[in-house]
Amino acid sequence: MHRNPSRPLSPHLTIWRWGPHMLVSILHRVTGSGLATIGAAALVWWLAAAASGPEAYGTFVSWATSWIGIVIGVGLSWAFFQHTLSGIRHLVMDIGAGFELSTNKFWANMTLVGSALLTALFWFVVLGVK
Ligand code: HEM
Repeated sequence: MHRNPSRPLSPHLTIWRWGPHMLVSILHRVTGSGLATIGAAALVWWLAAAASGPEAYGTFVSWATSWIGIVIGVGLSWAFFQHTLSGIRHLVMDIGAGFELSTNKFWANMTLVGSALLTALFWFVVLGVK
């Protein structure tokens, strides 16, 4: 491909100093894709099992309550909260707010803290921990 050598090159990824905003940006894509694939598959399985009768639903429940089902469930719930919080951050930035470096890093970190807290709260409620 022809390249005009007088034009500046975009800095390579490794040039940028790593920060929470980069992690949250990557996580937004990863969690969005995870919800749209694994999350959608789990939802379809749940609905199909519920529509197919007690035996199929029992199979689903035994998988969902096994350790692997719980690990996937915790992962999906965390992905949902992380994606939602970073999605709200995206929408705020889309109106032109929150670009100042320290503000930007602060809210990136807050999405990570918030998603961990919301996931823990969600599972405390689901498991009925008192
Ligand atoms: C289970 C529900 C959801 C699924 C499956 C989902 C999935 C996705 C996917 C696949 C993307 C594209 C990611 C990429 O390629 O960069 C995306 C982007 C986005 N999502 Fe979600 N999402 C969900 C819920 C939400 C919620 C609740 C919000 C909250 C406000 C949100 C806000 C956004 C925004 C703002 C973008 C665009 C980000 C950008 O400008 O690059 N999403 N979502």
